[in-house]
Amino acid sequence: MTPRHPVYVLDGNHFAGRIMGPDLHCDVAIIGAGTAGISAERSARRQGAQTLLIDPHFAGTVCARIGCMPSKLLIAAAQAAHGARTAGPFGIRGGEVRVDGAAVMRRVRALRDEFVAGVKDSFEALPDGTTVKAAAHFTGPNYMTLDDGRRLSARAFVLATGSHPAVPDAFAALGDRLETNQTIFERETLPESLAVVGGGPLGLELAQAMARLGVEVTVLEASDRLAGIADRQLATNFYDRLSTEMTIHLKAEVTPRRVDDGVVLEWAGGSLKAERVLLAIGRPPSLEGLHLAAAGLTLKENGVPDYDPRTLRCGKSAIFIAGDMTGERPLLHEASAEGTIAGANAADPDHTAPSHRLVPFSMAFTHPGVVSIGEVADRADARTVVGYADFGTQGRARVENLNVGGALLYAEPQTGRLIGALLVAPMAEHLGHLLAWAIEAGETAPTLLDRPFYHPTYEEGLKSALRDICQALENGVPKDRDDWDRPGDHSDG
Ligand SMILES: Cc1cc2nc3c(=O)[nH]c(=O)nc-3n(C[C@H](O)[C@H](O)[C@H](O)COP(=O)(O)OP(=O)(O)OC[C@H]3O[C@@H](n4cnc5c(N)ncnc54)[C@H](O)[C@@H]3O)c2cc1C
Ligand SMILES: NC(=O)c1ccc[n+]([C@@H]2O[C@H](COP(=O)([O-])OP(=O)(O)OC[C@H]3O[C@@H](n4cnc5c(N)ncnc54)[C@H](O)[C@@H]3O)[C@@H](O)[C@H]2O)c1
Repeated sequence: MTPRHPVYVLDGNHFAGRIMGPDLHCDVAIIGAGTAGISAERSARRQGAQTLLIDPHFAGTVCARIGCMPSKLLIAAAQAAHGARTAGPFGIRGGEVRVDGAAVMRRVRALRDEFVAGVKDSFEALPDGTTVKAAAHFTGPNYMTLDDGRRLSARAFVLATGSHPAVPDAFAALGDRLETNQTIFERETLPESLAVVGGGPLGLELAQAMARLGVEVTVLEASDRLAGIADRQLATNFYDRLSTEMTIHLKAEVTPRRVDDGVVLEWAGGSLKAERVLLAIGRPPSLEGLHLAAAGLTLKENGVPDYDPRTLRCGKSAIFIAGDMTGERPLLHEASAEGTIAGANAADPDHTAPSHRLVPFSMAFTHPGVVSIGEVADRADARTVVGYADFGTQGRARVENLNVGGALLYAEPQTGRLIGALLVAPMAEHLGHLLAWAIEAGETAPTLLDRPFYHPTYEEGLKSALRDICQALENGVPKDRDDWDRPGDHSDG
């Protein structure tokens, strides 16, 4: 007979498992088995909590399935095609580059499936009874009900339901002519033409990849710049470079219309027809169906519970929040960090401790890459000291024929301590890591200039920005540091 209440099995003094009754109870219930939820479960369990991880699908994380990984796989294929096509300046003459779209998509899905399988294996490896396949909604501050009718009570909850693509009705009406990140990686082959609506990281990464794979791509961005780049000159550099590979319209708010053989998009001053549309205008937090009001939480205007970013706790409740659901830092490393903090605090909600939050660090894996770290602004408006390194003329970038863009470093006027960096540059993902780590470590421009810089490297390019900052400080460039231009580097100095 199924017990009316959960029965706990004890092994000595330790909890060893449970026999499920119609209702469920645990110390920490984690709602959503994505990156943030998986981290939260692991973190709470590490603190000795008995956990339940609840998700209606357990399909694998957004990152592995329809996010970071398949998008980078598509970009990798595009890079291979681009490299073969652009070898001419090095004196390399290849034949015509032909892209086998079906083979490209097969590789994307094959490796994607391996990444997803890895996530699913991690669910299998959890202690018995930890995963519960269901959607959950609140019926009170300490209670949820599952869509299979079971009731769930917990001492604390971690909400980690992620985000989803924004799809206004006019775009939904395009039916199967509309692509989002949820559908595009399932395509058997590549379209002839693609209109990408939204010039943020998601839209641009996929737009450039598609263009390099031979798709005729047009990007339509509502604002006056791509990827929200805070500095106007870098935004223009980026726009100019990307415009050599695809058509881009800024300040274009489009109205879509389905026609027999595609989609027509119209905006003030223009129109176009494309085979398909990729919509990438943002990913709002997934809150639907959670009945957050029943949990007694104070909700912000966007419907997300008010929470403390250092504890991830919602008000004074025993409810914590993590990942894209917060609507604040929708990135993989933040989802993982937030899940860990939220899980640890949920394990002992009476003694929550504030955690250090990492410097904001985001990037777009375009070429050139775009990186934003910490406090950034247009160089004309910055209230900090600003140093600039030009990668349009930098030696190593010229060697590789990747010379474009630049790096802005922002520092405290008194000390030269770095507080921000903005890059539109080759190898931006690697330079960005160096700078993010330097900022986290509290490095100043003079101390960084005192580090070894190998020649000829991209890192060396940052020296001119560091010197700019030193020159604005009282003591100038340290007198025992060299100040010379490297061979082939017209910008350094
Ligand atoms: C195309 C694309 C490319 C990206 N590229 C990068 C990148 O290169 N680098 C980077 O850092 N970030 C990238 N991101 C962002 C990154 O993928 C997300 O920040 C991260 O995956 C968010 O993790 P999460 O745990 O918050 O959400 P998810 O992984 O989406 O997990 C949410 C889970 O909640 C479940 N759920 C929803 N509702 C309920 C409910 N009512 N009850 C129970 N469970 C529920 C869902 O089924 C899902 O499993 C990309 C995103 C996209 C879309
Ligand atoms: N490399 C990465 O880390 C990476 C890559 C892809 C996605 N992501 C994450 O996924 C999330 C979603 O990405 P995203 O690029 O969709 O969102 P986003 O909010 O970053 O960018 C959306 C863009 O669409 C524009 N826009 C909004 N409404 C529009 C409209 N009606 N018409 C035309 N343009 C419009 C916005 O001005 C903005 O430039 C991001 O928050 C990002 O953190 C990260």
